[in-house]
Amino acid sequence: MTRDYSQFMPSMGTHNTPKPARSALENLGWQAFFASQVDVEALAATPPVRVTEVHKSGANVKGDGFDGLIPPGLELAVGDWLLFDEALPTHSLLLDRKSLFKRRAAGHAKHYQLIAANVDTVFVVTSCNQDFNVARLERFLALAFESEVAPVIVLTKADLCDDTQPYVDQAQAISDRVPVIAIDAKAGDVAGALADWCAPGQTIAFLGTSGVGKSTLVNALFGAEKAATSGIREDDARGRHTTTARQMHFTDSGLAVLDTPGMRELQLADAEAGIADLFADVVELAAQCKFNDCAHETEPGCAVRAAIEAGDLDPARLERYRKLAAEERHNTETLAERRSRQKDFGKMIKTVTKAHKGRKGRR
Ligand SMILES: Nc1nc2c(ncn2[C@@H]2O[C@H](COP(=O)(O)OP(=O)(O)OP(=O)(O)O)[C@@H](O)[C@H]2O)c(=O)[nH]1
Ligand SMILES: [Zn+2]
Repeated sequence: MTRDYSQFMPSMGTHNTPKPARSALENLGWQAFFASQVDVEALAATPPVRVTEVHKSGANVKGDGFDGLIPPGLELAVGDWLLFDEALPTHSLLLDRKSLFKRRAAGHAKHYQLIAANVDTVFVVTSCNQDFNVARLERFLALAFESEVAPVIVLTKADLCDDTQPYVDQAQAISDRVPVIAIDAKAGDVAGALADWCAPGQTIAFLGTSGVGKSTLVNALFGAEKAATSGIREDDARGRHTTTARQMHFTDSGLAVLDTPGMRELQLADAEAGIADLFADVVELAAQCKFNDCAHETEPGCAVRAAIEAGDLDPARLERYRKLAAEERHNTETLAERRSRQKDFGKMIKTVTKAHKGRKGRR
């Protein structure tokens, strides 16, 4: 019998093998998705850096033992990964994004304001009280799906509610792709409850209306790192706390937490795909309707109405889907209309100018 001595040698034993230390890059959120875009030579010549802050005078980036600034010129979002060109920082190469929260810049045809990139999970937060609203949750979830970020619903203030189950049930019924968690954000084990999505190297963000407990959750995740979190918010002159810049903060364990004011101003436009993802069941049914343009009202061969009659689809869900899709169309079209109005105005100016020049020429 050959005796295996390895168990007596901690460094060789299979049980006691210490996990390889996480690299500085991994602690900044570097993942296989980004690594697969870079070859070894590029990695050595232009080290990867992550955009941790975006402001008017440029972007702060962090890499392995590196903290730098990129002057304005590149269109960057907090969370972006770049291959940093030390000689010409604005020539740094942007790596493909895993996900992107963006919103249309007002009045611009195809110009987007980039809010946050490469977020892995977004916690859609609401509380177990009058703030709870399925339609509002669906709005945030559609935005998450559109941005290709995995959403998780967090129901806070569980401690102020006699029975959280009805809230959990309603939230759970929205989509089987979205986990639901009820918690006391103030005194509960927040890190434990959110652990599945908060492993080192992950990037998270929060969505939700004011007062539902987003900062409370963030503070709980930072735990003992109180000093670090106090930098997240600053009191303005009136004593209200306000979020300062578009920033990303890291816990000691290597969890990246996004704190960007833009997350509050996300609007539901250009989110058709996100809505279709969220309401995949309704979309699938609609595809089975006899008529392509079925309004699911009185048409014969309507699979949607049939599902409602069979008790397989909640008519309230169909109604919310319609409203959300209409809101999205409205927002998207309104901007498109504004665009064509601007074009018409531009054309008018050109015509007037031409006519004017023509007149001058004739003189
Ligand atoms: N009892 C209880 N109070 C909570 C809970 N979550 C948040 N609160 C309280 O609710 C209030 C608002 O919480 P915040 O964390 O500031 O909410 P927010 O979503 O960050 O709000 P904005 O900064 O306005 O977006 C604070 O007084 C919190 O202490 C909870 O689970 N239980
Ligand atoms: Zn139909």
